Amino acid sequence: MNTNQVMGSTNFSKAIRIGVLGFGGLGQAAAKVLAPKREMILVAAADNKGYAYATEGLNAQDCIATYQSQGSVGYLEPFGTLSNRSIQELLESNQPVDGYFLALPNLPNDFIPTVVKQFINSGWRGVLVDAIKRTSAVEQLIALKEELQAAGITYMTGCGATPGLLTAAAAIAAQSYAEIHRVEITFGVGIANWEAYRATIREDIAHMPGYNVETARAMTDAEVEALLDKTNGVLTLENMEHADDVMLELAGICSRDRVTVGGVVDTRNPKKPLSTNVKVTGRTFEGKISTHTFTLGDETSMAANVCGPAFGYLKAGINLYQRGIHGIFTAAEIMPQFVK
Ligand SMILES: NC(=O)c1ccc[n+]([C@@H]2O[C@H](COP(=O)([O-])OP(=O)(O)OC[C@H]3O[C@@H](n4cnc5c(N)ncnc54)[C@H](O)[C@@H]3O)[C@@H](O)[C@H]2O)c1
Repeated sequence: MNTNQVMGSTNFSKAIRIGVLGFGGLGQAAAKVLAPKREMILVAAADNKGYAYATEGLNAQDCIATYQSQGSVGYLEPFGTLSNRSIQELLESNQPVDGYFLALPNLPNDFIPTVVKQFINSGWRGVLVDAIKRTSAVEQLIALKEELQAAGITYMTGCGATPGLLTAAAAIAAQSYAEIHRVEITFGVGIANWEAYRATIREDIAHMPGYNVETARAMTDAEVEALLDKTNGVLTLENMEHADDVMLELAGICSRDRVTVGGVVDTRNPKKPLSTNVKVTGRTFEGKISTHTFTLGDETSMAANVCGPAFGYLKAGINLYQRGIHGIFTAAEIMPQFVK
């Protein structure tokens, strides 16, 4: 694949080969998002019990059906392998993959940085993209910048919905202002049942008063259900530790204390409990104080708002990679590209 094929989005002679790590709610949605694309092809998928690889592409529906009926894509015939070190084995298999979407739980809070170190040590080169959420997790990844550069990996972090799409929207909205006073992100998520997005819900619980990443991770399914029973399935989250703050600070837009993130997650109704939006308030060069608001359509799901940007950023990352630019970039400093 040469640079022109990657940059001129119309004339790919070869699709970008994609691996999806983690095949839960977001991983399966990612496979469905990719299925109709021409510029990207799903060649690898991994979960905590196995992985599947097919050079010519995996069928998303087959992978999903296998995962849902047997608990792992490792059972997929004839492409699957069962393993409790699936990511490491996939890397050791040396199968060609151009970019990976890390749709993994970040439980504990250094899990994804640990996986990234496996990539660095493996000698694999290409593009990695995550939809990680916590400030402290993004900071751990940023600390790997030089190692990523030396390894020839282009890493795109915070590239889901928030952080991700909304952080990028805030970066664009900021352009009208001479000074940014406030960035307020409010998200509404509606899902039919919490089991479809176990890691997302556990990580959300970790933001509630009295909980942290470790206590939420240690909760049994019955304890999660008991908590959700008490709240009628609704989680209300305020002043979350969300990496939108460090990403906007690193992009030079405003200091992190001006960024707030909160939201409402309904785990028993796919209808969004409120419209997801980001409000960017600032002062223009004329001295006017104004607020831009970017609101997502209520019909777009969390999965659509995470997986679309993740692959758009992966495509932007491929562009950087092909130009020899490695290291780590955030959703606030690079804009995603549209994947056809
Ligand atoms: N940035 C955003 O806007 C945003 C929004 C939603 C979710 N997320 C993040 O996406 C991530 C995934 O969430 P989800 O709800 O889809 O998770 P999930 O619980 O539904 O699925 C997790 C998957 O990871 C696999 N897995 C776990 N440990 C593994 C290991 N060691 N090796 C290989 N696979 C492993 C599991 O088998 C499972 O398939 C979470 O970290 C969540 O915070 C981000």
